[in-house]
Amino acid sequence: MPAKKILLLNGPNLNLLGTREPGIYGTTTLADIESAAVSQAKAGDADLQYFQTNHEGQLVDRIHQARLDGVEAIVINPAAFTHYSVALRDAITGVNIPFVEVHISNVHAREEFRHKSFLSDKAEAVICGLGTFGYKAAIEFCLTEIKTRAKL
Ligand SMILES: O=C(O)[C@]1(O)C=C(c2cccc(Sc3ccccc3)c2)[C@@H](O)[C@H](O)C1
Repeated sequence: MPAKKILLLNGPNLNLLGTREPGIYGTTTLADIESAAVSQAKAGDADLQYFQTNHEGQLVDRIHQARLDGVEAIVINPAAFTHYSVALRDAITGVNIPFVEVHISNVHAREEFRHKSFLSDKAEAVICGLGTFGYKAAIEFCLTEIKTRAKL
């Protein structure tokens, strides 16, 4: 049975996690999140790859590659791209891979412009305000969804 494949994507500025604005984004670094995600996926018999970029086109290209790689689920924190990127919406809906949208902060309790997402209506689930635990919850959800689909 081929291993289940999950892709973890993080958008712009998330490479700075843990270094600034700990009151909003906590002190956990992106490397910590990625390492924990790999371990969590492995425990669920899945392979998890991760990618972070500050460039919209690179994120679009990585999503295209996910289709070619046979990725079965995507966990994505689009960061600022959430609020304006039609290109990202078109890419992630175009590859037809189920995805979970994660935000560390509760975007609905922040500035008005952060309340709009160009992805949420297409997501299997949206998790926000749980801090970095949101990534763990999203990965657990994906593991369960992949197993459920495999039984159909
Ligand atoms: O809460 C999130 O995870 C979010 O997706 C993440 C965001 C985010 C991600 C990284 C950095 C920053 S702002 C920042 C810049 C430099 C250092 C620390 C924070 C915002 C926001 O753009 C989004 O509106 C919300």
